[in-house]
Amino acid sequence: MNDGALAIDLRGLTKRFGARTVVDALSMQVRRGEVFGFLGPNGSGKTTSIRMMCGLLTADGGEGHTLGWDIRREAAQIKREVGYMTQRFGLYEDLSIRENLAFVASIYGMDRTRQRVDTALERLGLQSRQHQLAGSLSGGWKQRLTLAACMLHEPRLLLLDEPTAGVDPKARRDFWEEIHRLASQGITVLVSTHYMDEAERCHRLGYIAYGRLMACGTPQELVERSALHTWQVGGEGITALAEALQGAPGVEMVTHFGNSLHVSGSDAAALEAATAAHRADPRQHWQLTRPALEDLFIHLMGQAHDNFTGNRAS
Ligand SMILES: Nc1ncnc2c1ncn2[C@@H]1O[C@H](COP(=O)(O)OP(=O)(O)OP(=O)(O)O)[C@@H](O)[C@H]1O
Repeated sequence: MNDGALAIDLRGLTKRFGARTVVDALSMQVRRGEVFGFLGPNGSGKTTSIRMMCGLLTADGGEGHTLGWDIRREAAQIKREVGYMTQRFGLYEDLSIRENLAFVASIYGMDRTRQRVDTALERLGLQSRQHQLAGSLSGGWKQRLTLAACMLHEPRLLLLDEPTAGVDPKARRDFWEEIHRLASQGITVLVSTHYMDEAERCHRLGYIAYGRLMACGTPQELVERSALHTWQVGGEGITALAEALQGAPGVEMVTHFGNSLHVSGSDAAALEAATAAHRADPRQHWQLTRPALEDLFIHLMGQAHDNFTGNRAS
């Protein structure tokens, strides 16, 4: 079972810590050359899954291939071809950008150090800052340096675990331009994120909750496939409206989006009934809209919670 078109192919992957199943029969495929977004609430098992994909952690059940290599038996080959960027910035603040990269290359015993460092500097637009101390860099440049360090061994797959957490919007945007540039050079990228604007930038997405894959597809497919009905409401008094609708039967979510409100539920008739009286209010305008990805993910998280507690009770 080793499809050459797939960079990552997981079948029923499971990981337990003590009595807790943290990754629960996860089956997920990432195609070569795509930018795949890996989403899910805190503690849903993203990092644990990523660590199994790159052979750092052994699965308790199921099977998986990364770049065609078996994740249980061929971890050494995987590590050679995968760049893994963890959530923590692990470079030396009192070394320059160039020195940091040269140091990483030397501790991993890489050949052609100078050439590798030059290529990484050039690839990530770091040449002009190569002599700057890492400690003096902004969060965005530090992330870029960390990515450069992950690229030194010229990986074919990048596993990026929340690479832009805490980075400002401009730097995040630049970082994503970089990700797409790398993808256009044939590098597959799996990236975990909590940011919805970043999810929109991915070719495909996987959403997990409680270790289970809840949805997988392009952002557009996920929205189209969703069973969620959403009203968008603008006008005066929407904060009071939000309070009035919160918890009403048929209303599963009420969310502010700037000056408008999204009111969503999976039962169209119940949602109609719950909102009918409010829709007659002349101060507001209501229209049916497509749910936003955020609406969808919060909805999926609620469903996963119901399954999870339901399973535990049985
Ligand atoms: N080595 C470990 N031993 C015990 N429990 C662990 C271990 N590693 C992770 N966990 C637990 O497994 C669960 C999943 O953690 P994981 O880090 O994979 O989630 P995540 O989706 O990456 O979360 P976040 O978005 O917060 O980074 C958490 O409850 C975590 O506390």
